[in-house]
Amino acid sequence: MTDFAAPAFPVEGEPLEAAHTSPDTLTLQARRRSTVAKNMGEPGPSPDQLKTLINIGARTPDHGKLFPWRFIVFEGEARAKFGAILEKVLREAEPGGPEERYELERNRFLRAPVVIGVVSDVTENYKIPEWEQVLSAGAVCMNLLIAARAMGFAAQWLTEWYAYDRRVKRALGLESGERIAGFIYVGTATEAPAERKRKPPRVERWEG
Ligand SMILES: Cc1cc2nc3c(=O)[nH]c(=O)nc-3n(C[C@H](O)[C@H](O)[C@H](O)COP(=O)(O)O)c2cc1C
Repeated sequence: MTDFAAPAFPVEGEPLEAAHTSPDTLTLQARRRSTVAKNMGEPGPSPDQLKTLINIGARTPDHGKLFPWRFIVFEGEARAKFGAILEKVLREAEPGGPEERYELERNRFLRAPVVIGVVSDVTENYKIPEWEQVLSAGAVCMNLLIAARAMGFAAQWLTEWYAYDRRVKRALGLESGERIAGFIYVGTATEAPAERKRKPPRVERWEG
């Protein structure tokens, strides 16, 4: 998308509409699918688009105005640098190959032009339950998926093994109370997805 016009973000206190009728948004949500990272290529979001994506992610509801999340952007050469860390960690943890396995790690973040790490940053022992803070970080990820799609990009929410590896977390500068909520891969689909199996929603009516 070359003719990107960033939406107008409101300033604090600005009166806002309570609803925004957008059949297009409903269609987007009804038909949205993840595109697997291996089916992504260039282009990715421009600097303006990336800024808008993150600003939309940062407008996610959170209880207590804690903003219990932060973002780590991986693009360009930094993706390969991160891959080198993953490879090193894996070589140490599982020495002796096979080489293809290490190569996979080296190239992990090269699958998409941009990866946005969403870090859940929980304030422990505080009046806002930790559970709610974690949920908010998950909602940030979902907001990013939708916004990326609305900008014309394919996206996927992944954690994979490295979201949980303490050496990788240390290399990323995660502190105590911080966890990876997701790595949001964003790019252009090289292959369109098809609808997947879905179970009907489990719904009951509470009748007392
Ligand atoms: C928190 C979270 C972590 C995920 N991590 C992975 C992962 O590590 N590997 C994977 O193949 N899919 C992972 N997924 C699933 C995909 O992102 C995607 O949701 C799924 O493939 C189909 O989703 P769709 O309904 O958006 O198409 C994860 C999903 C969530 C919500």
